[in-house]
Amino acid sequence: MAQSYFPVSARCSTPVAAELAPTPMNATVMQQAYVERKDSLVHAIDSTKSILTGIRDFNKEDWVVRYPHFRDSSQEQLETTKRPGYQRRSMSFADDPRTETEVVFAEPRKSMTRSLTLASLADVQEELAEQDNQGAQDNAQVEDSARLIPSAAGSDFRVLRLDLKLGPSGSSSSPTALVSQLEKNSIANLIDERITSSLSHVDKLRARVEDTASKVLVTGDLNAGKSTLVNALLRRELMPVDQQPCTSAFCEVHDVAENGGVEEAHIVKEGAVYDIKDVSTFTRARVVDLEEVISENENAQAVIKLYIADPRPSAQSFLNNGIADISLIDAPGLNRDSLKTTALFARQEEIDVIVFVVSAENHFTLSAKEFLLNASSEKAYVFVVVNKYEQIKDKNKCRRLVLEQIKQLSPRTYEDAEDLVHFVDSGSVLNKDAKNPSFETLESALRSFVLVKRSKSKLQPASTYLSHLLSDIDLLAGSNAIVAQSELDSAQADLNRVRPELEKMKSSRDGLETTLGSIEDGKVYEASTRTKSILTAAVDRVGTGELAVKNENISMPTYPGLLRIWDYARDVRCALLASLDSAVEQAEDDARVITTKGFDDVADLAQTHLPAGVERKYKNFHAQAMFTAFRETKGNRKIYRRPSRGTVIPGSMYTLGLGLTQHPELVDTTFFDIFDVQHQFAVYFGDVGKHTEEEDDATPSALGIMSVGIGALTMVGGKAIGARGLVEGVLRVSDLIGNESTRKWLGPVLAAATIGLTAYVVLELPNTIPRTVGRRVRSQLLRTPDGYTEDAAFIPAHARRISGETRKVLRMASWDVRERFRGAMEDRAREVKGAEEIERKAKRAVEYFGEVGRKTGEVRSEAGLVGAQ
Ligand SMILES: Nc1nc2c(ncn2[C@@H]2O[C@H](COP(=O)(O)OP(=O)(O)OP(=O)(O)O)[C@@H](O)[C@H]2O)c(=O)[nH]1
Repeated sequence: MAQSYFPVSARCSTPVAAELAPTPMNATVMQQAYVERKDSLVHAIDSTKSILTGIRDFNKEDWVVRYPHFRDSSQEQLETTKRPGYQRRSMSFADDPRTETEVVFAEPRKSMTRSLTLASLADVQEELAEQDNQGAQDNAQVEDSARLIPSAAGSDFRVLRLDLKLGPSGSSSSPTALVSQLEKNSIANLIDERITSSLSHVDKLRARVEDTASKVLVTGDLNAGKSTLVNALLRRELMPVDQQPCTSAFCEVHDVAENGGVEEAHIVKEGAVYDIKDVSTFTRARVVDLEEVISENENAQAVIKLYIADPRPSAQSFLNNGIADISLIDAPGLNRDSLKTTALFARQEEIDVIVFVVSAENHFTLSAKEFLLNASSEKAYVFVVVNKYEQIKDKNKCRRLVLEQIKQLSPRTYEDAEDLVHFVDSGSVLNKDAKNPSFETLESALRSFVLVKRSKSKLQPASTYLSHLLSDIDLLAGSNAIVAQSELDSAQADLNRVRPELEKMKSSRDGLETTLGSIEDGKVYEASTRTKSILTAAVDRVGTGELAVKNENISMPTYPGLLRIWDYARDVRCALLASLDSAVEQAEDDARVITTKGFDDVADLAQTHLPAGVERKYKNFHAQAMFTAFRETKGNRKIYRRPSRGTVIPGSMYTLGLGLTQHPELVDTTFFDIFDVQHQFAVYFGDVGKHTEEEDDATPSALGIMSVGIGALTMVGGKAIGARGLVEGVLRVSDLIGNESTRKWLGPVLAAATIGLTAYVVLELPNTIPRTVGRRVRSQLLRTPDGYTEDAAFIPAHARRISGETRKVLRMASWDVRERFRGAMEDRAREVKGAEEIERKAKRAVEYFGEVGRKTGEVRSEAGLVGAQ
């Protein structure tokens, strides 16, 4: 037998038992129970609504709610879950179907949520649970039997299920396949929509639960005796009864109390929505004129509301039962015209009970069968009244045949036929003298059915829906709590990793700055000092007529003889200048080594200060690229070229960027390269005047002029002159001096001295020219060019240039490290900020979803929803 909705008192078939039908006492108890149940359900509905609204807001503002998908775990994993009432499933999320987590479900028991635990945690809990006493396990098993949702469906959504089909072509129903293209936010939007529609359904359920009215639709074949049955139930000749079909309207009979105690008929205007307070929606008529009204509306299938007084006590009265506002609806007999309308009417949510009247003489017509089949699928149970039973001779046969037909048309009704199928003679009920026990049984059963069914039809859909909804909320909250916890753990792990890195970087930032600065300054100073030292030594060597540095490509020219002495002086000058260029190159090479060391120091510093994962070295440092201006690429190789060998001296006369040997002013040989007369006099005759290096190149004095004369004797442009010319020259000089007598002796003496000196000087020339040239070159290089400061001279200018290049390289390397450091620090700061934000949100979500789980447990417990079906 199917689950019964009949109280024990109503499950009777004898007149004696019928007296146990709801008495005023148990009617009150029933009403009280109903009201309590209704109130707790309304409270549960309100609480669920608030939870659901909260989730929707949380989804919008705080946390993108994830939608889980569950599938069966592997057999091996299933075997590891031993406890009854627990299911092991694989959980993934719609936006990330590939990541699966093993979880264990615990079905909801009294005041419990449908908990969802990570399998790893559940295993630990399981071990602990095994240590629990046997009594607790027994209780759990008892409660398992009252499981709200069958295990098989326990891990699926019922109300909040998302339809994730991709469209007509994407016909696959595998969530993994379907949702892989969906993003977290679009799924969150779908969840939002689902929650919104669920909220509006909850509102409807609430209104229905709050509605105390209950409608009983009496329908059946034409002329089956429907109106007769309604009259019998009301104990009053209200509905017109005729042997020919007469009811064409839907007559709803209500208790007179609903119309302020006035018996009245309200004919609902066509197309209007009836409102008892709005007279424009209906036309009034007298109840005694009902027959007339019905025949006037014969073809219109009107709806007529009838407010009728039933003076019987509430224990007997159907309308005035003291429990609910029941209305009886006498529908037109089923024929082809009315079938659709009646079926539509029957489907309305407010129709709680269908009483189907069938004539014992005719059984079920085709229309009746069609209607009953449809109605059964909607309402499951139908109350069947087989009328005119007293007319049948072979009552057993009739009963058997009718029940067989009911079995086909409404199996649930057939299963409960004892309570739901009644064979009666409604026609004789109004005859006060005749006893009619079968009708009294019917009446008692119908009262119980309507009142109990009312509780079921009104409250159960709401409580079932609510149970499913709470279960889905548990599922959603449980799975999201797991995700939130995992995000929280990962955010905290990130913070534990990144925060110390950031703190370390903050505290070492100043140190890095200082050290970078001191590396730069130190190496620049070293390069400058080294350059000065190399070039000072080089210039000094050149000053003594030697090559500045040893270089296999540079050598002093050999003396070519007196006739080519001019060329010799020029070649010596070029060799010395080239050796100086070489010394400059040496200083540059040393600066390269110093810079490379500085670069490595900077790189080491980066290694110490930069966190893991940040690229350390500034590109590739090519030391050979220093002091070059041109660069070309051969294949993968970069080739650096000097603009010319040697010197770039900003702010001096050598600013052309050419080597010393390329400067005409330096290379040009002058007379004084060969005969540095002042110097010779200083050496051979003592200090003739105050001789300074600066004067080496100064305008010749009178003595100098004499020297010019002497020099002119020996050479000009490499051409030797004859002895006669020499003597003439001496005489010409002597003409300038003194008187006749003096001339007499001075002439020969001067001539002899000049010849001797000239011979000496000429013989010494191969040795003196390099010294003279070197000294003059040295003097030129040490001199500060006119209009420039001291550091524009050869040595300080090179020191500045070379150390400047070192600074440039190291500054770029330092800048790069600083930038990387700054970038890495910003990244870490951003990472910390992001992780803190995730941590904050995840923490809030863990708390929130935990709270949701707690609240659903409370709602379930308070509304007694466990075990609701
Ligand atoms: N003998 C007998 N006649 C009945 C019984 N019930 C109804 N009748 C008669 O059957 C005829 C039709 O009854 P109604 O109550 O008008 O039937 P209905 O189903 O309302 O008819 P429509 O609304 O026109 O479809 C009337 O003549 C009734 O007197 C019954 O139990 N026994």
